[in-house]
Amino acid sequence: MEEIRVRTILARELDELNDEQRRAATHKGNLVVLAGPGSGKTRTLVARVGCLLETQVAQYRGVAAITYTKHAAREIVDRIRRLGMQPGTRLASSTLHSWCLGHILRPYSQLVGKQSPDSLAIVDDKAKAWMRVLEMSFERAGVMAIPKYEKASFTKARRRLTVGDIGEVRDPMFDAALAFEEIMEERGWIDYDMMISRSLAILKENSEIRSLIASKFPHVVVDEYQDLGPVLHSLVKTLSDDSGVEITAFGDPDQTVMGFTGADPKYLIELAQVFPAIPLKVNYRSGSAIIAASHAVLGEERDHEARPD
Ligand SMILES: Nc1ncnc2c1ncn2[C@@H]1O[C@H](COP(=O)(O)OP(=O)(O)OP(=O)(O)O)[C@@H](O)[C@H]1O
Repeated sequence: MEEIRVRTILARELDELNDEQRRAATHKGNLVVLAGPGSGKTRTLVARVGCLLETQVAQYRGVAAITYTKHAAREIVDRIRRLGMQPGTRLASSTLHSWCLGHILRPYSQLVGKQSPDSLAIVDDKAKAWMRVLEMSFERAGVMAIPKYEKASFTKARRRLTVGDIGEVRDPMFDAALAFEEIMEERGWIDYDMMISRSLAILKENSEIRSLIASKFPHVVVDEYQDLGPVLHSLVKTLSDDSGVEITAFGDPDQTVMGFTGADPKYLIELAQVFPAIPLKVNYRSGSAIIAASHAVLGEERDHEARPD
């Protein structure tokens, strides 16, 4: 393997990784890391972010690490510090909403003639006001269903509409989604899904903004890719195909927990077909009996290996 020069603590960490983890951490360019539970995914992701910052991304440019939860975002920063690194603003570790808000919507909304999110009210989908808008949009679109029971199917349809995945028969939920956005706009409100869909629209429509984002963050690392759904996938493809941003996606196609809102392992699998993919096979949490049982549940063999006892 080509020798890479990194600071001592990171070099020691790389030495302790197994061969696949080390290959994933030091790989140059786009990459998919297929990592099951207990495979040292977070450890490998942090080592990769460290190597990117030290060896692949230029000094005044950064890495965006997009995670599923705020807790995971903080964990990455903590672990990077434990590797002796102080990346400051060169590492933007955050959830997808917060990355979109901080790096796309706040700096660029006004530039494209949209209201800045600071002047809009953020309405959480758990708020009564949000549910009221959903009820009004069902009425406006003539959807014959009880809104509070249809939140997941509404969200799924809304995300499909955002990426233009509308299929052959027009789903009435798409009309509800359009009505929903209209009402939110009339009231000067924004919710979390709108933060991402608006960011995607800004990136798709503005090559200069795309280039600016690409020069700040020439590498984007996404954790739990299988759970982040079609809009994230479209955002990643826009940055990668149209602006040359390099992508690392970590995920496990067997682990989608958010399918009811549009998450689908097919996006990760699609990426693994176009980018080099490295599976992390060793499971450090389970012995061979548990691995055999999980294969039985999945109904097919995977190449997971038990930890060396
Ligand atoms: N190369 C390795 N050698 C020994 N132990 C390891 C190695 N890689 C990871 N581990 C151990 O495996 C456990 C899981 O690691 P980590 O938290 O990074 O993984 P994870 O795959 O993100 O976990 P999960 O998804 O199950 O929460 C930790 O206890 C970690 O120390």
